[in-house]
Amino acid sequence: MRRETPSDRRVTPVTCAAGAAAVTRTDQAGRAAERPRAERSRTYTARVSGARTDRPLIAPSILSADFARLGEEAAAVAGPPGEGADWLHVDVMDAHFVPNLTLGLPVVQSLRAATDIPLDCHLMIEDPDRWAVGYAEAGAYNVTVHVEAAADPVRIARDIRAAGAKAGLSIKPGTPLDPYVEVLRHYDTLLVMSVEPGFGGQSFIPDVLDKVRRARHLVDTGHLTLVVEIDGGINADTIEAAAEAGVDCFVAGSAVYGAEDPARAVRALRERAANAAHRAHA
Ligand SMILES: O=C(CO)[C@H](O)[C@H](O)COP(=O)(O)O
Repeated sequence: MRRETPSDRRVTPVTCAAGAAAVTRTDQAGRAAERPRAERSRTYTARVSGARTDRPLIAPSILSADFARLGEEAAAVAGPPGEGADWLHVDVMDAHFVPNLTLGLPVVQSLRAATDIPLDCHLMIEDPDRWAVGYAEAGAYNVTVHVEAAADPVRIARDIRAAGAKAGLSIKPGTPLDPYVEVLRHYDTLLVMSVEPGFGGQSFIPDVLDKVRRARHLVDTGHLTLVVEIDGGINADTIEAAAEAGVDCFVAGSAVYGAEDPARAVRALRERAANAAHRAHA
């Protein structure tokens, strides 16, 4: 049976505007849980090397989680490395770049203190040139900005990496890939949006798989070194086509947090993706 998830409801969602109280909790929790970022993420990041990840990565999107219980929702998918989710996808929306408002730095800081799972922060915001480094400094493993919003994407990538995180570039469904191939040389991940960014629970747009195939080719032929990630409408019906096209990392919101057992949903999605990738590349 499918749980209704907050992102399904087209209303203004919970924001991070809890103000000073949230920041205070973050600071206390952050100090208590302080450990080097490299140590926290080592078991996860070791898998991402070379032209392909050594297995499909699954990144549940907390857009579909219960925002009142984010720590528990992270724990529900984390599991032991190798079994649980690989990354936790954190949807940062500003009600300007996209017509939705979600969370910001204080929530990322709190999540960083609450879980070891690498945080994959997807900034659906205007002026990422100003904000991206803050997410890296808050402990994100990967910080993704939209090419449609970035004034100087090469500089953003350099700054994110200098702050100790991986740098990701995202493209909306209608944005072509080829004009950004040179820019992508500066990035570690490419996030191909397979829905219009803004809400969970939308239908997968299959046309974007042409861009995935193109990116896969560029990586496999050594022109780029990237994790190819996809976001939007990924579920049991769509993940196989994405895996066959060459996706390494699959973001799934409602398919994970809408399931009765989110951890089992993660395992089932990974198994489908692995089988499809194996068939496609056998
Ligand atoms: O970035 C997003 C929307 O902009 C979400 O990550 C994405 O939509 C995940 O939700 P679902 O898997 O339900 O489509």
